[in-house]
Amino acid sequence: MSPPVATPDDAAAAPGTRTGGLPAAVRRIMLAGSLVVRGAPWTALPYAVLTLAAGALPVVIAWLTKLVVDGLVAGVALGTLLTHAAGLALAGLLVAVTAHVTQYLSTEVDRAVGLAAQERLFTAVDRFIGLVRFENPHFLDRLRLAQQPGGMSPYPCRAVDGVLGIGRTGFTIIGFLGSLFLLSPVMTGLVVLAGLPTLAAQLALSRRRARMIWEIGPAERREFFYSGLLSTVEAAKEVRLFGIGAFLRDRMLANRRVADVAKRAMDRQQVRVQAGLGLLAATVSGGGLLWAVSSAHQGRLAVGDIMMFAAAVAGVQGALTTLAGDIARTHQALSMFDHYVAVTAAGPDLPLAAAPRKVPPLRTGIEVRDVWFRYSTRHEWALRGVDLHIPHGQALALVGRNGAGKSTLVKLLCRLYDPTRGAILWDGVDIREFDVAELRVRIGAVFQDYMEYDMTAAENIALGDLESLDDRRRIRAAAEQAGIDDTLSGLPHGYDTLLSRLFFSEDDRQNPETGVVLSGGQWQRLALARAFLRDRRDLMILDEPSSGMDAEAEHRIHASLTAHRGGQTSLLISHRLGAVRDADQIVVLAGGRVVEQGDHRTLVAAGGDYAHLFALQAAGYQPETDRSPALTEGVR
Ligand SMILES: Nc1ncnc2c1ncn2[C@@H]1O[C@H](COP(=O)(O)OP(=O)(O)OP(=O)(O)O)[C@@H](O)[C@H]1O
Repeated sequence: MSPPVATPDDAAAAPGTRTGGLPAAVRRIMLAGSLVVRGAPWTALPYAVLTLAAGALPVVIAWLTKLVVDGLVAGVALGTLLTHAAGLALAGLLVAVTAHVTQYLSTEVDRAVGLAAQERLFTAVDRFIGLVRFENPHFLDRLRLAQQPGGMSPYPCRAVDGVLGIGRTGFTIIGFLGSLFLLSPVMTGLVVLAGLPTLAAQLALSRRRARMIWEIGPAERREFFYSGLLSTVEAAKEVRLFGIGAFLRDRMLANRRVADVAKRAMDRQQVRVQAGLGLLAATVSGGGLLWAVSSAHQGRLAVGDIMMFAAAVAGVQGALTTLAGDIARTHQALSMFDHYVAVTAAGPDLPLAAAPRKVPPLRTGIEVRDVWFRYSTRHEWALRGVDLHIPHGQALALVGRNGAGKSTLVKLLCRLYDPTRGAILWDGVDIREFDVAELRVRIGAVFQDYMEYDMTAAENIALGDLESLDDRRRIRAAAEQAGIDDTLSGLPHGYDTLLSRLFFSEDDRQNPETGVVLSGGQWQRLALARAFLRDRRDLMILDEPSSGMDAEAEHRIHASLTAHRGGQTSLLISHRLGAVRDADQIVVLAGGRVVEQGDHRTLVAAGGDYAHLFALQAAGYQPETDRSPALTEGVR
């Protein structure tokens, strides 16, 4: 029916473990090149041309210097001397100018490509329809590495830069080697031989560094997690109350140390290798110089030849080191680019129907048929053969103890996961056959862990249906239904008031009336308003919609829900059983199974789990003397 679904670990191979060799590297370079050209069509080409041309300049300068020196020694005409000197000055000017222009062009290319690369990356992330990938630590590591670190050149640019660097340095090497060959073929061979270990060693180092960066990923993720706890307002209360700041800081630093140890070992190995390579280069160039001076003394070389020789040996050695660095940089950039490619090219996380069916308005109801689900093979079953029918136009309530599987079932209904076994049918059609975006348009939901957006009050509601972003009437109607209209109208800038103080401009900083923080219950009503905005919804899911509200607000919300239900299909989850007693059907889940089902009266009469929990809660609202001893025992 559809392309194979990627497993959660599909994108988790460590860099350096990939096979494919040179052809794969060439393919990735082509991909990086095409991203760069598409991202910065007007600047990429001049940048590439200037970068490559800059490689020939050191050779031109060395030749012109030799010509000037030889001319002086041989006493050639002043006009010729001045022509060579002018050429030398011009070459010097070009070196200075191209350096600045390429620097500017490089930054321009980085900016344009960085923007395009981020857009591509997050468009790809948005294509994952489920939650599986976001719960996979390997994938999260990849995503973190695939993002452009602030202020750094984007990975496609770094890969292309590396290749251009190789080209530029290649020009320099060929020019100098050619010049050196004219003076001493033996010395040319020696310089090349001395350069090869440098190349090999730098490549090995770069491969190790890429692997090390991957291996310290989990430690860096944990460090980031602990630093987040120490610096976010959400955690600040508990951190202070429980006095766990130092504990969390120690854990953060311990993870930093783990990463530092790996980095230090890598740096030390690099220093050792590079010192050895430096010694080799110095020996070759020192020996060569002795040979050149003694040859000049015997009249076999001119003075200009010695200068050319010294420039060529130093130039080739320097360029070989640069080349090794360029190759290493390219290799490293390609390893990092792998993460980017893995995320942007990752297959669907849930199977997509090859020819998705239209989602019709709900007519008969939703059936959960023998649904089994576990979050992964390493987890226990969260749902164990759940059978449920939510008839069209009815309100079904789902109750049960913590961990019974209620929220899991909600996530399956929204197709954030697929059942491991069994199916969910919408008017008899498996929801996997629908276009998921279309299905979700037909569902309104308030999750237990709803979001609080640092945006204006109107935007916070309009996110429920972006078409209403400029439709204040609809936004207010949804807010009224959620009982939050008065509060929002009374804010300093009404519905245009920014919620939370996290995003404020300099002007706002001076104005204490902007950037309002709402209470928990008010945020929850805002989340409800967001769900109410979806007026095309056929199924309304409310997972603990009133848990943070005061008693009066909760009563009003449920009265409003009942009044607006008007034949709408809804699924309500609540631990406050008083809130669900009016539901047409109440389903009790326990251990991932349906254990009881019926309306309130039937379930109370049955005297099972529901009746027990209901009696416990009811006892809490009765005077001390009215409580039955059995119940108060149970409460204790
Ligand atoms: N993302 C997840 N990954 C792995 N296991 C999970 C995940 N979410 C929930 N679980 C597990 O699935 C089981 C059911 O959890 P679920 O959240 O559906 O329960 P619930 O009935 O909604 O509980 P509560 O009343 O506390 O909200 C629990 O054992 C829980 O630990």
